[in-house]
Amino acid sequence: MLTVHYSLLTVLSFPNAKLNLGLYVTAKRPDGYHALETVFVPLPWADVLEVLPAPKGQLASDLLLTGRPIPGEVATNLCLKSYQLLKTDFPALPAVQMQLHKIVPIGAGLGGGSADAAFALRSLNDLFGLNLTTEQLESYARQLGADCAFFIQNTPRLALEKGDIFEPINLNLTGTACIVVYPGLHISTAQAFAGIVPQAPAQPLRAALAEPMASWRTTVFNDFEKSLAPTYPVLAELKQQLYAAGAAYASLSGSGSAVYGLFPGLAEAPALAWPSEYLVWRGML
Ligand SMILES: C[C@@](CO)(OP(=O)(O)O)[C@H](O)COP(=O)(O)OP(=O)(O)OC[C@H]1O[C@@H](n2ccc(N)nc2=O)[C@H](O)[C@@H]1O
Ligand SMILES: Nc1ncnc2c1ncn2[C@@H]1O[C@H](COP(=O)(O)OP(=O)(O)O)[C@@H](O)[C@H]1O
Repeated sequence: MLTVHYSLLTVLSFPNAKLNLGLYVTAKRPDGYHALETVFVPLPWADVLEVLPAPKGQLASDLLLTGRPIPGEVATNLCLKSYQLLKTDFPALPAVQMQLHKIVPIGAGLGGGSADAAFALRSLNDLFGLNLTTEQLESYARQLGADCAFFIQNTPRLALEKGDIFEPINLNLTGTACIVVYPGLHISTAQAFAGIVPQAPAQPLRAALAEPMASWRTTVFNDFEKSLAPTYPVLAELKQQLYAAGAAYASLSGSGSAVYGLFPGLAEAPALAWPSEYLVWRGML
């Protein structure tokens, strides 16, 4: 009979970022949040997360952080918040040792923190055989951040309400060459919302995305672009540079400040020169 020593079990995962294809802030909700209409698409720019049971005798869960520095106390990190959330419903959950190697830029509109939280939930579910369903995992994820639930299924989806209610969408960008440029501006999501007057889009996002990508430039918008433009002119400049390099579509992701360009039909995205302080991802979706 095969026996595996408990403490040798570990779950290694690669929490990936996301892009927003179109982002409309359609209404202010009674709970203070905003209703959105957006499509989330997984972006293979990823962190590395390891979750394993804590060594014998260690009663409190711990998180070791390496890579890009994450602002805030370790205790407030979304990976540990995921653990605490499950612990309230599963008091017998053993303490864990986590290690997060942070690669995805923080506060970039790429959802990196939410991805870590969702992958931590999934890892804990696998490690301890909690048998939580996808719906249950999404419900936990919703409590950790508005876009966190997307990363449970992690497939392209139309997101509504707070960005946590999903509808399927027939959109396959797999194999599309892409560049993501983060100019190093940390834009607070809450602050970005403050500059927006909610309204419904001229054309529903689903209908606009059903047309060829060449048309998206004039039909698919991110509402944050207009409101952030006066303060951050670099965002429009980046978009312009991506179009000049041949992108079929370019946009701000989320509430910024990462800007991306899509180059369908190319075997690889063009290698462009960027200021050395920018963080750039270039690859295939
Ligand atoms: C708005 C989006 C669009 O993709 O921005 P990015 O984070 O990607 O830039 C996301 O859904 C954000 O998701 P997430 O970053 O998890 O949001 P949360 O931590 O829950 O909320 C941060 C703050 O943003 C505002 N907020 C967020 C989502 C929403 N639908 N309405 C809001 O008004 C609230 O002020 C909230 O306090
Ligand atoms: N594991 C984590 N990775 C990144 N940010 C985290 C993490 N845990 C908590 N945070 C906090 O979340 C905020 C940024 O979240 P992030 O998802 O990177 O940005 P955005 O919402 O713009 O996509 C920061 O204030 C950061 O301190």
